[in-house]
Amino acid sequence: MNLFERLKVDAAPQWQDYTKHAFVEQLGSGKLPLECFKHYLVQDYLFLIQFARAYALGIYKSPAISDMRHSLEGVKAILDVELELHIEICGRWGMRREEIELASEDTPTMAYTRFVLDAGMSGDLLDLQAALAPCVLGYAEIGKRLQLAGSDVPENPYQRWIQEYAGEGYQGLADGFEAWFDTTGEQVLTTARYPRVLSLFEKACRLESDFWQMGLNATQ
Ligand SMILES: Cc1ncc(C[n+]2csc(CCO)c2C)c(N)n1
Repeated sequence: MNLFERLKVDAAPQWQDYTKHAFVEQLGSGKLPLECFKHYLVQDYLFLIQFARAYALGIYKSPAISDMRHSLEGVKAILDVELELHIEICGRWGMRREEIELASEDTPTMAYTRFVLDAGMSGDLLDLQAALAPCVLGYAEIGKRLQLAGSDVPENPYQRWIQEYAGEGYQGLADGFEAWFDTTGEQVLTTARYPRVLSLFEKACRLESDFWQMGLNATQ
């Protein structure tokens, strides 16, 4: 079992709540109300801006050049791919870039992003990776699962989103992160330290669930 697999077993309830959240299930069946998705997407755009900073902090916290390159890949994936995907999807529903950038962060967006940045600032690279792992690896798992289940959902309006995370490009990035996380663990993880790493991972899963819930709450 690698470090990610071990954390998933030890944080099983939080992992399940996050990856099988009602928002995710409705996204997969195509039944998610559009206003929920739109709200999520705008907040996710703001979230990603902070996440690019967290990956940039990963460069700063990297002990080796190879670690720096992994963090750099994360920064690039966000700035060149993910943010543009959001603009493209928002554009289909008539929302413009300026409008999205002017939106203000909801509390769950602030809570999650500042938690990750703080984990990285107050800790080392492994702490930062533990706080980032649910985000990077959870979306890969969700994308793959929804894609497989989606063959029986014709014309899902959220297919573009699912396809992005199920696609080879993103799956490859996630595999790279998982291996990198494991390597850092081999270098610095001790038995005494494990509970703190697990706690960071669990908290990030909870904050991911809160993020989905913020999307669902947009109908009320
Ligand atoms: C709330 C939330 N959690 C996770 C992701 C997924 N994600 C975050 S950064 C990144 C790119 C490089 O790792 C990806 C795929 C998201 N978009 N929004």
